[in-house]
Amino acid sequence: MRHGIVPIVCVGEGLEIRQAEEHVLYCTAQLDASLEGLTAEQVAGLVVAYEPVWAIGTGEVATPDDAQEVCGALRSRLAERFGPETAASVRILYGGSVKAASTAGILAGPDIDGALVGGASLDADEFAQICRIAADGS
Ligand SMILES: O=C(CO)COP(=O)(O)O
Repeated sequence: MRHGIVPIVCVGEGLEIRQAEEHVLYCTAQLDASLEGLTAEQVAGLVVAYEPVWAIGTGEVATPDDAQEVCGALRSRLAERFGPETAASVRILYGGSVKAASTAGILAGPDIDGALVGGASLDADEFAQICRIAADGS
């Protein structure tokens, strides 16, 4: 951070934790631990990504509701710790098997500012479509 690099703080639960319905607490605890020692000013410029481990590279994308549930909880936690203005300025992304077909639904979440795209970015047409959907919904 001292050198102006913007880190992407990735949090996300494994399948067993989701099945035990502990994913929200697990992810907010990961966020807490990651931001230890940072000031609100430093946090304001961060990018946080919710990347459930079970969705990365598996073809299994979180539902829009599941993605929003965790991203909303992450933003609320940021607000508790650093204040609402800081929380509002943090970009929160969802990552995990995002494709053009799932982009609009995921990005509809009020606390989801963007997508962290892995495999789909290797297909230029697919990636261009994701970008268009993110930019103007088309
Ligand atoms: O982890 C990711 C990007 O860092 C997501 O990858 P996929 O989109 O291939 O699941």
